[in-house]
Amino acid sequence: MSSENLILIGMPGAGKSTVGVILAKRLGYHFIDTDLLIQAQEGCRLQDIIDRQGLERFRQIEEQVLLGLETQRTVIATGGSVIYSRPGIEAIKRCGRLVYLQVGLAELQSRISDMGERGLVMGAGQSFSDLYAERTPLYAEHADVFVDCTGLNTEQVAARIEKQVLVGQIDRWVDMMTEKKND
Ligand SMILES: Nc1ncnc2c1ncn2[C@@H]1O[C@H](COP(=O)(O)OP(=O)(O)OP(=O)(O)O)[C@@H](O)[C@H]1O
Ligand SMILES: O=C(O)C1=C[C@@H](O)[C@@H](O)[C@H](O)C1
Ligand SMILES: [Mg+2]
Repeated sequence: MSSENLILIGMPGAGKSTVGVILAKRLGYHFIDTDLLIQAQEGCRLQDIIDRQGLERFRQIEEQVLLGLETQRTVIATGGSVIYSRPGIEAIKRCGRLVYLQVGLAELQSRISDMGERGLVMGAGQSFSDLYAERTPLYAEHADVFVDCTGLNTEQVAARIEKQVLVGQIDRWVDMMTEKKND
């Protein structure tokens, strides 16, 4: 495994925080969760920031935290809303590989029981399935690695990420060597 960071992206409930820490242990990497960085910086829960200061301010704070990331050999669990910030996405792309945890809508809904307390960046009148439809193409646009998590437990998802990242690295190395040979 190289020294670059692995950044987990995907819908709320996809398992970025839960799987992230398991993956970090498997790889011997550090682990950070940008949601926890925001909470530590602001001294309150995400939902409190949204309730008191609004969605727009929450997004600004999240973007600023993404722009300030300086880590190596780290699994980074992001919030599901990072996808809305172009500068934020560019910043995390510079940090490492974006790993998209793909989970179907029904499975996500069954996992999320605390929708009103989770601090979701959701417009008034928007349903969770609207959010799913809006965001799915955005995650896919920016992902380097796509991980189908259907039917897998957290340990199995972590193992699948590790394998796919490794295969991706070998593929990139082979491409590089082939290009060199053809020069
Ligand atoms: N592969 C899995 N199988 C079953 N349950 C899972 C799986 N991954 C995560 N969960 C459960 O789903 C819930 C949400 O997981 P988690 O908080 O890690 O999601 P998240 O992607 O970090 O969401 P958010 O964007 O809101 O931070 C947790 O209760 C977790 O235990
Ligand atoms: O997907 C979302 O809209 C969010 C998910 C959380 O992890 C937090 O990042 C935040 O509360 C927004
Ligand atoms: Mg999380």
